[in-house]
Amino acid sequence: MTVKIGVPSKGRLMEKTFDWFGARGLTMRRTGNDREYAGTVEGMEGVSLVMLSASEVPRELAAGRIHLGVTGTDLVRETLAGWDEIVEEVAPLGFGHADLVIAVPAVWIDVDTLDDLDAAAAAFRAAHGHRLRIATKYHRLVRDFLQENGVADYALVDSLGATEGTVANLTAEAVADITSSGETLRANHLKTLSDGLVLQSQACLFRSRMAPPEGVPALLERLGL
Ligand SMILES: Nc1ncnc2c1ncn2[C@@H]1O[C@H](COP(=O)(O)OP(=O)(O)OP(=O)(O)O)[C@@H](O)[C@H]1O
Ligand SMILES: O=P(O)(O)OC[C@H]1O[C@H](OP(=O)(O)OP(=O)(O)O)[C@H](O)[C@@H]1O
Repeated sequence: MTVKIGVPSKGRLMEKTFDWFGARGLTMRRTGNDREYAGTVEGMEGVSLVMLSASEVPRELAAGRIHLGVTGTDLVRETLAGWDEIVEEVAPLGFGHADLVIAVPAVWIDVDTLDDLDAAAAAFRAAHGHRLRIATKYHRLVRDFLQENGVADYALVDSLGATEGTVANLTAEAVADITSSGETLRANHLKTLSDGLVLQSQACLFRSRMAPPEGVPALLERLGL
């Protein structure tokens, strides 16, 4: 039986994923021309590569269409309710580090904590007649985090990209997004709340609990896991 490994097909995680497997004796390569999302694995029989967008890996693991997959912990926890019953986090890979944070306009000098945000949200609603809007693509993680921390008077607005721009564009008052260097937040005149860290993410190797396990233990052993 073939063990299928889903790996990011491009972008920031692909090359580092290839390097990580390569260092453990499994050589992964894209095949075909630059734009073709196909790849091969050398170094072990019965292993095949499935090239996917990082954000599609959680769904493919959940469907059992891939046995193993590389993606960010943020994408697994956001996409899969009850994620740890669906997948097992086999190993953190040491790259793709990013923090999911809540950020507000830097000019809000009296808003530095979640408590301050809660107060600002109540005042905002009283003044404007609608809830303070937080733009994000991480709805599940942000909703759970704000609930745990007692912030209630807000509305999430969906943002699929360029989230930090929504405040200047007047489509949101605050954002919840991934940051690594902090450059994008700074450039958009936003600041992170001091207790606004929702999740620290990195790329991990996940195993599907929904796919038949044959072949997977031998491969994990081969990878030294
Ligand atoms: N600076 C960063 N910005 C965004 N994501 C980052 C950053 N650093 C690491 N990551 C992680 O990379 C993963 C997303 O990777 P990427 O953007 O390549 O995937 P994607 O959104 O599925 O891309 P696409 O759909 O364009 O293929 C997430 O797990 C995220 O946490
Ligand atoms: O802290 P920094 O190092 O500045 O990185 C963070 C930025 O990078 C990501 O955007 P990406 O390039 O994936 O584009 P996106 O807006 O489409 O998500 C993320 O959404 C932030 O906007």
